[in-house]
Amino acid sequence: MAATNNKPFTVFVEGNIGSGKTTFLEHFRRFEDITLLTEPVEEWRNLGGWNLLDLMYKDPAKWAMTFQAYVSLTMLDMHRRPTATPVKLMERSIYSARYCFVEHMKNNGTIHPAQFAVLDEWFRFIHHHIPIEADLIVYLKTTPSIVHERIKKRARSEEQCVPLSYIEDLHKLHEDWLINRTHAECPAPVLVIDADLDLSQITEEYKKSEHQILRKAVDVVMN
Ligand SMILES: Cc1cc2cn([C@H]3C[C@H](O)[C@@H](CO)O3)c(=O)nc2[nH]1
Repeated sequence: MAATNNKPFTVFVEGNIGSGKTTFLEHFRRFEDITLLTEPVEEWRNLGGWNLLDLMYKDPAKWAMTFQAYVSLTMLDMHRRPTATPVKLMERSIYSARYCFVEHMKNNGTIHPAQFAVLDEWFRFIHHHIPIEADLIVYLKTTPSIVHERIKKRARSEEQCVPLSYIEDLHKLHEDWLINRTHAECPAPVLVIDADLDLSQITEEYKKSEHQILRKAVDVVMN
C-alpha cells in the first residue's frame, strides 16, 4: 500500500503488565505496511546511567513522579514520530499512562495531589494540542493471577517485588477505561483479545485481530 501523507491508521496495544503486548506486536513484524513502536523500557532503565524503572519500584514515593514524567515524554515522542507506513501499532500510550498508572499512583497516595495535578496538566495539554488519537485500541484482556505468574517467570529484575494486589488494581483501571469506558478523551473502538491464552493458542486469537486491523487500515488508506 502506498504511504499516505496524513495520519496513519493508529492502533494502541493496551493491557496489564505481562499481558503479552510485545508478543502481540511481534506477530505483526512481517507486515511491511505496519510500523511497530514497542514500549521504550530500555530508555526507562537507562537515562544517563539512571535506572528510573528500578528506582520507581524500589522507592515509589520518591521516584514515581519522576518516572511517570519521563515515561510521558518517551510516549509523546512515539506518538508524534512521523510514520511512512499506512498503519502504526504502538505499545501503550499517554492514555494508559494517565488512566492506569498515574491514576493508580494518585489513588493509593504514591504521588502527592500537587504532583498528580502537574502530570494531569501535561496530559491535558498533549491531548488537546497534539493530534495523537487512536483509530483502534487492542485490549489484551487478562486475569491478574495469570499475568502475575508470567511476571515472576519472565523475571524482569525490577518487577520481582510487584505484588498481586498492584496487578489487580491495574486490571480494574484497564477495565474501567476500556470496557466501562469511564474516560471520554480516548473514544476509539476497542477490540478485546483473550490474552490469558498461552503462547500455543494465542496465535489464532491474534489472527482474528489481524483481519480487523488490516481491513480497517485498508478502509482508511483507500478513503
Ligand atoms: C505508559 C506507561 C507504561 C508504563 C509501564 N510501567 C511499568 C510497568 C512494567 O513494570 C514496565 C514495563 O511496562 O514499566 C509503569 O510503571 N508506568 C507506565 N506508564
